Amino acid sequence: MPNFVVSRSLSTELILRMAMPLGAFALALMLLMGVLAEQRERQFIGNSLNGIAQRTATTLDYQLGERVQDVIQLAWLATTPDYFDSAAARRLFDNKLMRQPAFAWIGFADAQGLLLSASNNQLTGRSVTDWPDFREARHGLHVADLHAEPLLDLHAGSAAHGPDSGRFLGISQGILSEQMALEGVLISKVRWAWIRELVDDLRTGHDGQVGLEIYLIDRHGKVMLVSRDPEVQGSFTLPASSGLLEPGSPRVWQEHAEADGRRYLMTWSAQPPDTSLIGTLGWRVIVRQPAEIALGPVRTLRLQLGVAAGLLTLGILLLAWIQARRISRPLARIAATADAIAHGESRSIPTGSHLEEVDSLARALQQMIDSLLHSERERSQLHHLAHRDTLTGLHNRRALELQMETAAARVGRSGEQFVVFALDLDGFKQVNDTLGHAAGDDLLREVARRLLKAVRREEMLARLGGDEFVVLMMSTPDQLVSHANIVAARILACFEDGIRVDGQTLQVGCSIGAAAGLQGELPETLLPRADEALYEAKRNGRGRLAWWQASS
Ligand SMILES: Nc1nc2c(ncn2[C@@H]2O[C@H](COP(=O)(O)OP(=O)(O)OP(=O)(O)O)[C@@H](O)[C@H]2O)c(=O)[nH]1
Repeated sequence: MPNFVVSRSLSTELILRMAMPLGAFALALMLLMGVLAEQRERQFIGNSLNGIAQRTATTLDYQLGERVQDVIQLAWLATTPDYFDSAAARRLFDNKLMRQPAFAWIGFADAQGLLLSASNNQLTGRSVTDWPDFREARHGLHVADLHAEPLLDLHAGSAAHGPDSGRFLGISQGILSEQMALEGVLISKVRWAWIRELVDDLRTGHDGQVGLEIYLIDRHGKVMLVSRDPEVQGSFTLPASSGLLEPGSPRVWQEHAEADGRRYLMTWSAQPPDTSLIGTLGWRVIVRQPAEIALGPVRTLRLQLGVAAGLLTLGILLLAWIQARRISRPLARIAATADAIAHGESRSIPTGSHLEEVDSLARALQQMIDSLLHSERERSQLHHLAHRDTLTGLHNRRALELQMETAAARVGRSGEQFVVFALDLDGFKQVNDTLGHAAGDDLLREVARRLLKAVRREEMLARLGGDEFVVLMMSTPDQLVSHANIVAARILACFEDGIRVDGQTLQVGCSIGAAAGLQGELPETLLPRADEALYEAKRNGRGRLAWWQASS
């Protein structure tokens, strides 16, 4: 049966040696690529969140700037000091409120702080000297940060009743005469709800940005406005030591854990320049998104890389297995063929593996087998020559001696006994003398053939030389003589009808001397006794069997 153990272990060895380092290298590479890709992906996500913060800040700055321009343009309309103390001014303010929903109220106060005219006639005739909008704007433009103004009973839509009700920004512009004397102050109140709408629009305008939250922070780090999905829960605290609001902070985003355990990706707008409006106000915009949502693409990337790494490893294993099989298979075939040859089959070691070393091995093995077979044939021929009689092909004297030794050992174990026949032809010399040596040889060969038929397979027939033959046989003590007599009778019968040589039938006989051994007697001691009995058979008339007698 072919033995594939070597090739199997070779396959495993090859797979281990090829796949392991390659697999480890590929995995390390994938890991490195994964880390780099993840870093880039995080950077991309953080930057895109930061873009939202930047856009929010820029938009707020732009929109507030526009409202400032509105107020300045209104102030420029005051061609005469009396202009704002007129129905025309009131219509102008009402009209502005209608066209620009950012404004909740617009009014004009004279240099003493008395409101001469106002949109919807609200608060007309009241003094606003205690309003910062009035006080701070006496020398030019003033923007008042978020503040409450309970005096204003507004009807600016539903937002006015919400959390932003009564909360405003103030934009006011002092109006000076040519002599730089204060003639009055144009005051406007911008609805905080309008700011919220702007921020909400910016937040919801980003497709796919689920869970986005935008925070507006004032110059003191206080949260002024929270824009997020009403269903979203979660606390918000400004990161204390992040340098979040520090000017020139190099970081624009970070992962941040809230006290409630929720993790967020948080980013903030760059510090606005003091020349900008929200820079003057010191506003900052913070945008955050739950980390599990924001970093979703990172998780997907990790999963994809994991699957890719798995597939790559499998691919490497498969390739290694194919290569290992390609190398080990021809070796297994060589081993199987060598095994078959060892069990006697006539086969050739297979070549053609396309692997130079394996084919060299196959050729070398074939040469070795050829050489061994050649030596074996020679040895066998030599053995044949040494143990066979060249004329008849029967065992020779040397083979008989060896057989006797082997038989002696066997008899010792089985309890059998020997009989040795010494055979000598009668009248052979005359054949030689009359017909020649070659005819004598022919006769000897024919005699040998007949004797072989007369003895059984387990009985050994040998030619000692000339016309002398020996038969060695074994049997149990009680059957020894009777068996020997039967064999002797068959031998003598071979000569009864004469032997045909050279077209002539020759009358040649055979005399047999037989010696039977006792228990433990070796056959070599029996051969001289058989010779003695042969002599007796010749003396008593030839063509017969004579048993050795102790007294003979
Ligand atoms: N043709 C041939 N003759 C051989 C060979 N070896 C021996 N002889 C001859 O065989 C003869 C044997 O002699 P014997 O046994 O005395 O002859 P025989 O006529 O059988 O005499 P008895 O045994 O007394 O009957 C001799 O003449 C040998 O020369 C051989 O290989 N071939």
